[in-house]
Amino acid sequence: DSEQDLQRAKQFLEQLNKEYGEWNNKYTLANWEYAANLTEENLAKKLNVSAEVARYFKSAWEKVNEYPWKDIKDSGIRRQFKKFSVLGRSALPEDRYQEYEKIISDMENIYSTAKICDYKNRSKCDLALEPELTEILMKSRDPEELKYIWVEWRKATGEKVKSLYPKYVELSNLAATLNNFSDNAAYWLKDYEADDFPEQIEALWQQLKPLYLQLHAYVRRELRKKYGENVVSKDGPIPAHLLGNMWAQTWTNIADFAIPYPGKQMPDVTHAMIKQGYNATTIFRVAEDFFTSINLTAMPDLFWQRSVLEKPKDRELICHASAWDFYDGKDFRIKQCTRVNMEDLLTAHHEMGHVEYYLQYRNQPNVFKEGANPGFHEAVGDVISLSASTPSHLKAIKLLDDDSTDTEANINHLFLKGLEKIVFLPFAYMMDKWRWNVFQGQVTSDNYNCNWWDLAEEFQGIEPPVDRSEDDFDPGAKYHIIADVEYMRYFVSFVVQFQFHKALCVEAKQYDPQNPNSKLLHECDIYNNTAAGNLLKNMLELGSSKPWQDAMERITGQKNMESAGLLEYFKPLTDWLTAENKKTDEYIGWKPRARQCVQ
Ligand SMILES: C=C(C[SeH])C(=O)N1CCC[C@H]1C(=O)O
Ligand SMILES: [Zn+2]
Repeated sequence: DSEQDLQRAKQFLEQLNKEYGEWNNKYTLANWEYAANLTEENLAKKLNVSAEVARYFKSAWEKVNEYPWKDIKDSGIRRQFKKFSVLGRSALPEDRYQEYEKIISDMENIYSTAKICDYKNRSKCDLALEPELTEILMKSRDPEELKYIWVEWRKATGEKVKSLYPKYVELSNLAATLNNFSDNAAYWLKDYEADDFPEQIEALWQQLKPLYLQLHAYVRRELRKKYGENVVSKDGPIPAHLLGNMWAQTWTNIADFAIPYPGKQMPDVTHAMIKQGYNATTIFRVAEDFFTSINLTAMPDLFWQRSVLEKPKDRELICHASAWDFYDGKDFRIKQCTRVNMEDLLTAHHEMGHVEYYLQYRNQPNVFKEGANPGFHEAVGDVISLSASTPSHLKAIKLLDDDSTDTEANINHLFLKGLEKIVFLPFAYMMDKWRWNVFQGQVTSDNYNCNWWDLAEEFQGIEPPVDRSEDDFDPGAKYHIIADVEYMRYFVSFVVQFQFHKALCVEAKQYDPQNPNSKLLHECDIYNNTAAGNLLKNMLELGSSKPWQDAMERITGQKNMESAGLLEYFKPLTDWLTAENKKTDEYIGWKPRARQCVQ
């Protein structure tokens, strides 16, 4: 590149980034107004702004395509142009784009405002997913009530969006082809910058599946003991409604009876949080305190002024937790219908991890204000939670009395973590296995639901509590499916977060893999350690300015996603479960389900 060429390119990008930031700010504000207050008026405003923004993006995109950027040698400059050369949904013709935005907004509205009637009192019909249904699934131990809630939620959501989904798929694929991708699956995969990414995920799953099978067998046994053999079989899939979560994606809410050593330490601090008068704000202040303790950045004042941290009583909104970057380097928010329980304490750390990433890369050019890949963005807060949820840390913040680290306490702690992290892997995988099938055309709308249940059985080893059919649309009962949010990011996050955790723990001298007397990896707590914080910061500040493999290398010293971190963290649990299942001669895995899905 001649010096003059470089200058010209830099000026071109300077202007483009400036405009890109301004339009993104406008678009995000309109999206926030609708998400935080689901009125027809706010939807109309959001659709108008998105049309205006799309017109700008399309004109900018034409200028980028005319610019001779492909032979620029400077890799950072070329990387910016490459990102700007992907137009996204705005590539759709204007009327198609409006239709697309409206379909997704309508599905989000149906999902977020869905109400069902109470099991015991059928005339009380104002139960929403958050908090009512989530809490019933957490607490109820009545299989009939759980079955009712499970079925009614799917009637009120999946069934209602079923007719919209094929058009969403068609327009998603059209937009992808207008961006020169074969389909929307390929469009989503571009963010992982690896031609063999699906193969990388499959290899990771094969390495992690044996541990999942052991945990699945043990939990099925505990459920059978609780509910009897007529409800939970010895060797079949687990009925999905008994696992404490609407989608069976984490099973932490049945730890109270499934925990290996009941009566021993059980690091679920919900009770203590309630007793100590925690509220949404104190929950987020506890999370913020951890980030600042390792030399990361406090939440700006605007965050506390503009975030919505509790469910408002006077309006409908999207309760599903989310973090927002308004692209002006100042305005960052979280919207979360926070309840006082451990799950929401961990979610608060998760969401604040997103804001921390926004804060660390806020000086990047706007086009690089993204995670190194989407999975990295999901991992930041969870890495902090791995330290924050250790018994020793929970004791330090006075939420736990017993922080003993004898074998039984360790197994209980690892078991609870396993119900959150190991259990989640097959769910995350099948979520986008199904959508890849759909976008690639292997699954069409006449067998959406039965393919979904084939995958749920194959990967999660669960089955529906009642027979399903193609009149149902169970994928539509999960937020990310109706909100057009890609999900493989969470599988990636649940693998790389343990690689990051291990690297930060070694940096903090909280863990030494070579020293048999060192703490175990799951006991590590990087609280107050600025060396660990600085190592994390070195990666976060990159944004997406470098390929994620370089970002990975900055923290772990190597470039690959590996299952080793997770397997090392859970090693004591793996050994314990394997021995326990052998002792009880538990059937590992599951035979085909009894419940049918009728075509
Ligand atoms: C908390 C968020 C917002 Se990015 C979320 O959607 N998560 C966090 C973990 C998995 C996934 C889910 O709830 O399905
Ligand atoms: Zn997230």
